[in-house]
Amino acid sequence: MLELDNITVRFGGLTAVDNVSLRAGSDDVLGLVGPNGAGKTTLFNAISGLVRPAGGAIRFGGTNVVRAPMFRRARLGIGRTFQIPQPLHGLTVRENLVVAQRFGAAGWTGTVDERRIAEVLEFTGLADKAERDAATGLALTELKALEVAKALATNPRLLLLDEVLAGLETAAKRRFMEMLKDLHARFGVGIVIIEHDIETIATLCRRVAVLNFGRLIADGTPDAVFRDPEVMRSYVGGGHG
Ligand SMILES: Nc1ncnc2c1ncn2[C@@H]1O[C@H](COP(=O)(O)OP(=O)(O)OP(=O)(O)O)[C@@H](O)[C@H]1O
Repeated sequence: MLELDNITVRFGGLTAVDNVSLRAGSDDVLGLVGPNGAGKTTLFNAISGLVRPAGGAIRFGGTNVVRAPMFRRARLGIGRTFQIPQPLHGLTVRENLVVAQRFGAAGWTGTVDERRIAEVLEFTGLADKAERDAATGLALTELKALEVAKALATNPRLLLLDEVLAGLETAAKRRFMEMLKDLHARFGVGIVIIEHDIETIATLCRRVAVLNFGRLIADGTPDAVFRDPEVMRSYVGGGHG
Protein backbone atom coordinates (compact mmCIF):
# COMPACT_ATOMS: atom_id res chain seq x y z
CA MET A 1 0.00 0.00 0.00
CA LEU A 2 2.68 2.54 1.05
CA GLU A 3 5.87 2.34 -0.95
CA LEU A 4 8.79 4.63 -0.25
CA ASP A 5 11.60 4.51 -2.79
CA ASN A 6 14.89 6.25 -2.00
CA ILE A 7 13.36 9.11 -0.02
CA THR A 8 15.80 11.86 0.93
CA VAL A 9 14.90 14.99 2.94
CA ARG A 10 17.39 17.80 3.49
CA PHE A 11 17.27 20.87 5.69
CA GLY A 12 20.06 23.06 4.30
CA GLY A 13 23.25 21.03 4.75
CA LEU A 14 21.61 18.44 7.04
CA THR A 15 20.34 15.21 5.50
CA ALA A 16 17.52 14.29 7.91
CA VAL A 17 16.28 11.32 5.84
CA ASP A 18 18.84 9.58 3.69
CA ASN A 19 17.75 7.43 0.75
CA VAL A 20 15.10 5.46 2.66
CA SER A 21 13.10 2.70 0.96
CA LEU A 22 10.32 1.10 2.99
CA ARG A 23 6.97 -0.67 2.52
CA ALA A 24 3.93 -0.74 4.80
CA GLY A 25 0.51 -2.33 4.25
CA SER A 26 -2.83 -2.72 6.02
CA ASP A 27 -1.57 -5.92 7.70
CA ASP A 28 1.35 -4.12 9.30
CA VAL A 29 1.84 -2.88 12.82
CA LEU A 30 5.26 -1.46 12.12
CA GLY A 31 7.43 0.19 14.75
CA LEU A 32 9.68 3.03 13.59
CA VAL A 33 12.52 3.51 16.05
CA GLY A 34 15.91 5.15 16.32
CA PRO A 35 17.82 7.62 18.49
CA ASN A 36 16.78 11.27 18.91
CA GLY A 37 17.16 13.18 15.67
CA ALA A 38 17.32 10.00 13.55
CA GLY A 39 14.71 11.36 11.12
CA LYS A 40 11.57 9.49 12.22
CA THR A 41 9.20 12.46 12.43
CA THR A 42 10.70 13.94 9.26
CA LEU A 43 9.91 10.68 7.45
CA PHE A 44 6.28 10.93 8.69
CA ASN A 45 6.23 14.55 7.50
CA ALA A 46 7.42 13.46 4.06
CA ILE A 47 4.77 10.72 3.86
CA SER A 48 1.91 12.97 4.99
CA GLY A 49 2.97 15.93 2.85
CA LEU A 50 4.37 18.40 5.38
CA VAL A 51 7.85 18.40 3.87
CA ARG A 52 8.89 17.92 0.25
CA PRO A 53 11.64 15.31 -0.27
CA ALA A 54 14.71 16.32 -2.25
CA GLY A 55 14.47 13.00 -4.06
CA GLY A 56 12.63 9.70 -4.26
CA ALA A 57 9.10 8.44 -4.80
CA ILE A 58 6.17 7.95 -2.43
CA ARG A 59 3.39 5.74 -3.73
CA PHE A 60 0.18 5.03 -1.89
CA GLY A 61 -2.17 2.42 -3.34
CA GLY A 62 -0.20 2.71 -6.57
CA THR A 63 -0.56 6.53 -6.88
CA ASN A 64 2.59 8.64 -6.74
CA VAL A 65 1.77 11.24 -4.07
CA VAL A 66 5.18 12.86 -3.73
CA ARG A 67 3.81 16.19 -5.05
CA ALA A 68 0.27 15.86 -3.67
CA PRO A 69 -0.85 18.29 -0.93
CA MET A 70 -1.57 17.00 2.57
CA PHE A 71 -5.36 16.90 2.26
CA ARG A 72 -5.18 14.81 -0.90
CA ARG A 73 -2.92 12.25 0.74
CA ALA A 74 -5.31 12.15 3.71
CA ARG A 75 -8.24 11.55 1.36
CA LEU A 76 -6.35 8.67 -0.23
CA GLY A 77 -6.17 7.09 3.23
CA ILE A 78 -3.01 8.33 4.96
CA GLY A 79 -3.89 9.31 8.54
CA ARG A 80 -1.47 10.68 11.11
CA THR A 81 -1.16 11.99 14.64
CA PHE A 82 1.30 14.57 15.97
CA GLN A 83 3.81 14.16 18.79
CA ILE A 84 2.31 17.15 20.59
CA PRO A 85 -1.52 16.89 20.53
CA GLN A 86 -2.96 19.63 18.35
CA PRO A 87 -6.66 20.04 19.17
CA LEU A 88 -8.40 22.88 17.36
CA HIS A 89 -8.99 25.64 19.88
CA GLY A 90 -12.51 26.84 20.59
CA LEU A 91 -14.09 23.66 19.22
CA THR A 92 -15.58 20.70 21.02
CA VAL A 93 -14.13 17.20 20.81
CA ARG A 94 -16.86 16.22 18.34
CA GLU A 95 -16.32 19.33 16.22
CA ASN A 96 -12.62 18.46 16.02
CA LEU A 97 -13.57 15.17 14.37
CA VAL A 98 -15.94 16.94 11.98
CA VAL A 99 -13.15 19.31 10.88
CA ALA A 100 -10.77 16.36 10.50
CA GLN A 101 -13.29 14.64 8.20
CA ARG A 102 -13.86 17.78 6.12
CA PHE A 103 -10.12 18.09 5.66
CA GLY A 104 -9.10 14.57 4.97
CA ALA A 105 -11.82 11.90 4.98
CA ALA A 106 -11.00 9.07 2.59
CA GLY A 107 -13.65 9.03 -0.13
CA TRP A 108 -15.00 12.44 1.04
CA THR A 109 -18.42 13.03 -0.51
CA GLY A 110 -19.17 16.43 1.05
CA THR A 111 -21.23 14.98 3.89
CA VAL A 112 -20.01 14.49 7.44
CA ASP A 113 -20.17 10.82 8.39
CA GLU A 114 -21.92 11.08 11.77
CA ARG A 115 -22.01 7.32 12.20
CA ARG A 116 -18.26 7.06 11.85
CA ILE A 117 -17.77 9.93 14.29
CA ALA A 118 -20.01 8.27 16.89
CA GLU A 119 -18.20 4.95 16.41
CA VAL A 120 -14.76 6.58 16.78
CA LEU A 121 -15.81 8.58 19.87
CA GLU A 122 -17.06 5.38 21.45
CA PHE A 123 -13.99 3.39 20.48
CA THR A 124 -11.51 5.95 21.81
CA GLY A 125 -13.42 6.40 25.09
CA LEU A 126 -14.34 10.00 24.29
CA ALA A 127 -18.11 9.59 23.82
CA ASP A 128 -19.00 11.18 27.15
CA LYS A 129 -16.55 14.04 26.50
CA ALA A 130 -17.80 14.81 23.00
CA GLU A 131 -19.22 18.23 23.88
CA ARG A 132 -16.24 19.38 25.96
CA ASP A 133 -13.92 22.10 24.72
CA ALA A 134 -11.09 20.07 23.18
CA ALA A 135 -8.28 22.46 24.05
CA THR A 136 -9.17 23.11 27.69
CA GLY A 137 -11.41 20.25 28.84
CA LEU A 138 -9.24 17.15 28.41
CA ALA A 139 -6.54 15.37 30.41
CA LEU A 140 -3.33 14.23 28.65
CA THR A 141 -4.56 10.67 27.96
CA GLU A 142 -7.77 12.09 26.49
CA LEU A 143 -5.82 14.55 24.34
CA LYS A 144 -3.79 11.62 23.01
CA ALA A 145 -7.00 9.67 22.40
CA LEU A 146 -8.35 12.70 20.51
CA GLU A 147 -5.28 12.70 18.26
CA VAL A 148 -6.04 9.07 17.36
CA ALA A 149 -9.77 9.82 17.05
CA LYS A 150 -9.20 12.73 14.63
CA ALA A 151 -7.08 10.50 12.42
CA LEU A 152 -9.51 7.56 12.66
CA ALA A 153 -12.48 9.78 11.80
CA THR A 154 -11.00 10.22 8.30
CA ASN A 155 -11.29 6.49 7.65
CA PRO A 156 -7.58 5.93 6.97
CA ARG A 157 -6.06 2.82 5.45
CA LEU A 158 -2.71 3.53 7.07
CA LEU A 159 -2.23 5.34 10.37
CA LEU A 160 1.05 7.08 11.25
CA LEU A 161 1.27 7.43 15.05
CA ASP A 162 3.98 9.77 16.32
CA GLU A 163 4.84 8.94 19.95
CA VAL A 164 1.20 8.67 21.04
CA LEU A 165 2.21 6.79 24.19
CA ALA A 166 4.89 9.23 25.35
CA GLY A 167 4.25 10.87 28.71
CA LEU A 168 1.51 8.47 29.80
CA GLU A 169 1.83 6.73 33.15
CA THR A 170 2.03 2.93 33.19
CA ALA A 171 -1.65 2.02 33.57
CA ALA A 172 -2.82 4.57 31.00
CA LYS A 173 -0.10 3.39 28.63
CA ARG A 174 -1.25 -0.20 28.96
CA ARG A 175 -4.88 0.74 28.22
CA PHE A 176 -3.78 2.83 25.26
CA MET A 177 -1.74 -0.06 23.86
CA GLU A 178 -4.77 -2.35 24.12
CA MET A 179 -6.77 0.25 22.19
CA LEU A 180 -4.13 0.37 19.45
CA LYS A 181 -4.18 -3.42 19.09
CA ASP A 182 -8.00 -3.42 18.86
CA LEU A 183 -7.88 -0.55 16.41
CA HIS A 184 -5.74 -2.51 13.96
CA ALA A 185 -8.07 -5.52 14.15
CA ARG A 186 -11.39 -3.68 14.19
CA PHE A 187 -10.81 -1.01 11.56
CA GLY A 188 -8.49 -3.05 9.34
CA VAL A 189 -6.03 -0.18 9.29
CA GLY A 190 -2.26 -0.57 8.98
CA ILE A 191 -0.19 1.17 11.67
CA VAL A 192 3.27 2.71 11.65
CA ILE A 193 4.20 3.85 15.14
CA ILE A 194 7.15 5.95 16.31
CA GLU A 195 7.98 5.00 19.88
CA HIS A 196 11.10 5.19 22.02
CA ASP A 197 10.25 2.44 24.48
CA ILE A 198 11.63 -0.78 23.04
CA GLU A 199 9.51 -2.99 25.29
CA THR A 200 6.37 -1.26 24.02
CA ILE A 201 7.49 -1.78 20.43
CA ALA A 202 8.27 -5.45 21.06
CA THR A 203 4.80 -5.95 22.57
CA LEU A 204 2.87 -4.07 19.95
CA CYS A 205 4.70 -4.59 16.68
CA ARG A 206 5.31 -7.57 14.43
CA ARG A 207 7.88 -5.63 12.46
CA VAL A 208 10.39 -2.91 13.31
CA ALA A 209 12.32 -0.48 11.12
CA VAL A 210 15.31 1.40 12.54
CA LEU A 211 16.60 4.78 11.43
CA ASN A 212 19.98 6.20 12.40
CA PHE A 213 21.29 9.52 11.04
CA GLY A 214 18.47 9.37 8.50
CA ARG A 215 19.46 5.96 7.16
CA LEU A 216 17.35 2.81 7.42
CA ILE A 217 19.70 0.36 9.14
CA ALA A 218 17.31 -2.52 9.90
CA ASP A 219 13.82 -3.80 9.00
CA GLY A 220 12.56 -7.09 10.43
CA THR A 221 10.96 -8.84 13.40
CA PRO A 222 11.56 -7.20 16.82
CA ASP A 223 13.56 -10.27 17.86
CA ALA A 224 15.97 -10.07 14.96
CA VAL A 225 16.22 -6.27 14.88
CA PHE A 226 16.96 -5.76 18.57
CA ARG A 227 19.74 -8.36 18.41
CA ASP A 228 21.38 -6.67 15.42
CA PRO A 229 24.80 -5.28 16.51
CA GLU A 230 24.47 -2.20 14.25
CA VAL A 231 21.13 -1.37 15.89
CA MET A 232 22.59 -1.76 19.38
CA ARG A 233 25.53 0.47 18.43
CA SER A 234 23.19 3.15 17.04
CA TYR A 235 21.43 3.37 20.40
CA VAL A 236 24.72 3.82 22.23
CA GLY A 237 26.50 6.18 19.90
CA GLY A 238 23.96 7.34 17.32
CA GLY A 239 21.63 10.23 16.71
CA HIS A 240 21.87 13.93 15.96
CA GLY A 241 20.29 14.68 19.31
N1 LIG B 1 12.14 21.95 9.97
C1 LIG B 1 13.40 21.62 10.23
N2 LIG B 1 14.41 22.44 9.91
C2 LIG B 1 15.69 22.11 10.15
N3 LIG B 1 16.07 20.94 10.70
C3 LIG B 1 15.11 20.08 11.04
C4 LIG B 1 13.72 20.36 10.82
N4 LIG B 1 12.99 19.31 11.26
C5 LIG B 1 13.87 18.40 11.72
N5 LIG B 1 15.14 18.86 11.59
C6 LIG B 1 16.36 18.14 11.95
O1 LIG B 1 16.33 16.90 11.24
C7 LIG B 1 16.86 15.84 12.06
C8 LIG B 1 15.81 14.77 12.20
O2 LIG B 1 14.77 15.26 13.06
P1 LIG B 1 13.47 14.41 13.41
O3 LIG B 1 12.61 15.27 14.26
O4 LIG B 1 12.90 13.86 12.17
O5 LIG B 1 14.11 13.23 14.27
P2 LIG B 1 13.35 12.14 15.16
O6 LIG B 1 13.97 10.83 14.85
O7 LIG B 1 11.88 12.27 14.98
O8 LIG B 1 13.78 12.62 16.62
P3 LIG B 1 13.00 12.47 18.05
O9 LIG B 1 13.03 11.03 18.40
O10 LIG B 1 13.87 13.30 18.97
O11 LIG B 1 11.62 13.05 17.88
C9 LIG B 1 17.28 16.49 13.38
O12 LIG B 1 18.65 16.79 13.31
C10 LIG B 1 16.45 17.76 13.42
O13 LIG B 1 17.09 18.76 14.19
